[in-house]
Amino acid sequence: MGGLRILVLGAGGVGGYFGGRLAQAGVDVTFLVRERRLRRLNAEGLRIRSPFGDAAIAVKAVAAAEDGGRFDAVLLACKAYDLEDAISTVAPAVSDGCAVLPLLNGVAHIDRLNAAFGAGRVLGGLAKIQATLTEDGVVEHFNDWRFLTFGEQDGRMTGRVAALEAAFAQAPGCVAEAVPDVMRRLWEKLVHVATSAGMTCLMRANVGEIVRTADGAALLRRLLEANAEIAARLGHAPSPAFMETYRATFSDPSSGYSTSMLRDIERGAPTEGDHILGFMLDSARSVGVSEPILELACAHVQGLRPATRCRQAPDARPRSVGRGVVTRRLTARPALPRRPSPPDGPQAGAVEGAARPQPPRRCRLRSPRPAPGRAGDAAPLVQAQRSCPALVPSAQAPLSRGIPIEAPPGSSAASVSWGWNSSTPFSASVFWSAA
Ligand SMILES: NC(=O)C1=CN([C@@H]2O[C@H](COP(=O)(O)OP(=O)(O)OC[C@H]3O[C@@H](n4cnc5c(N)ncnc54)[C@H](OP(=O)(O)O)[C@@H]3O)[C@@H](O)[C@H]2O)C=CC1
Ligand SMILES: CC(C)(CO)C(=O)C(=O)O
Repeated sequence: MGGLRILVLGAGGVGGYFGGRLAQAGVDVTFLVRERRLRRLNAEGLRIRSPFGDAAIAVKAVAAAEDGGRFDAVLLACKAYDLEDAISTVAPAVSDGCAVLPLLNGVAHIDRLNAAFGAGRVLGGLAKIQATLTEDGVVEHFNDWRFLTFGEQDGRMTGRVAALEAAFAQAPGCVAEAVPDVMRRLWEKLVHVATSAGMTCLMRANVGEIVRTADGAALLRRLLEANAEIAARLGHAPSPAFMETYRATFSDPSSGYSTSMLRDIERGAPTEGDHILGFMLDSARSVGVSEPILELACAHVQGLRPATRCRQAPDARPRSVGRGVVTRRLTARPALPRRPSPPDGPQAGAVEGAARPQPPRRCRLRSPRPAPGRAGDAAPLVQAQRSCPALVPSAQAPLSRGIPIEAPPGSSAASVSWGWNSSTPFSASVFWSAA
């Protein structure tokens, strides 16, 4: 499999980052994307902002698999609710000898892909990274996680997984490993994500913020242990090393770790709630585990749907999809404003919350007009995402003053969140709701 030709479906957070890094290293990569992304990739190239180096890469991109020729591997980097569409979109490229490597969170999609392409073609894979596609088309990488793990479902160390590992070894800002136990790793990742996504979405806060509440660390720990127990009863017990790592991760008061599911909720996008939390809850019930935090997290994320049914998916009914894969694309209702800003906040139109001892994890935004948001408010959401390079934290210049951010005409601020790491500036995502 030397000189691999790789097709990457989706140039969002995960596909854009890992596919882009491969292309940057000179590997023959083609992105299979929808029209809007195609226009942007053709016009501007693929742009990555990352602690491991920013990049603007001229990439090959197509809107139909037929336009790309033959491939040795197809990387699937879509959300679970797009899986059915993704399967039909890549199908023409999945010829004999072509491996399909899904990088989705969760495990339910593996059975669906086996049914679509034959188990012999489908690898297991997972990405550990925090990355997102910004409104201006940049793949923004937030922290030092840059890990890919993949392997054959039956554990054999084949030539094709070795070839993929060798391709990624050339890519900057990636650590990729072929493993003989990828199905256990997928379950470990599910335990990890069902815990972090469940709690961050319930609390609308990152891990450090949760841990700093009176009972937050205990609640995180309880959900982690319950998810691990569910996996174990289904024959996929996480390793002791995994549990030790994540007990520490979920008790770190200084952690800025957030999840893509929370980012999706905050920007009013569809979530993978069914695929991660719904699947975990159904699994819990099938093995007699009862965990109220999991039930609440699942109900909470499902509860975000009703407004969408009117707007986008008239036939969608809120329900858990069992062990299946989510096939409906639901759009969550517009993000609600966060907790009210404190009365002694900074001037209107400025980011606040920065006066905390650093590193600040969350800021709040005051606008000239207060947000009108209330439960059920179906006003369309206008998103604005900005990079705030001025907000580099340092011991000499703690973030004690807000920076002005102008509200788009006719809108008011709903919320703002940002990412931080030791070597890159803050990136603030500002969410506006129409006034
Ligand atoms: N983001 C992260 O940090 C992490 C995410 N994950 C997992 O990785 C998976 C992908 O997540 P993420 O990268 O964040 O998602 P994104 O939404 O950022 O990217 C997915 C991309 O797939 C594209 N897409 C979907 N269906 C098709 C299709 N049929 N044809 C062409 N393009 C398509 C979407 O295009 P369009 O924009 O046109 O809809 C979108 O740009 C998820 O399962 C997630 O849970 C795992 C680890 C970390
Ligand atoms: C939990 C995390 C950040 C780990 O990569 C992730 O997969 C996600 O946010 O979707």
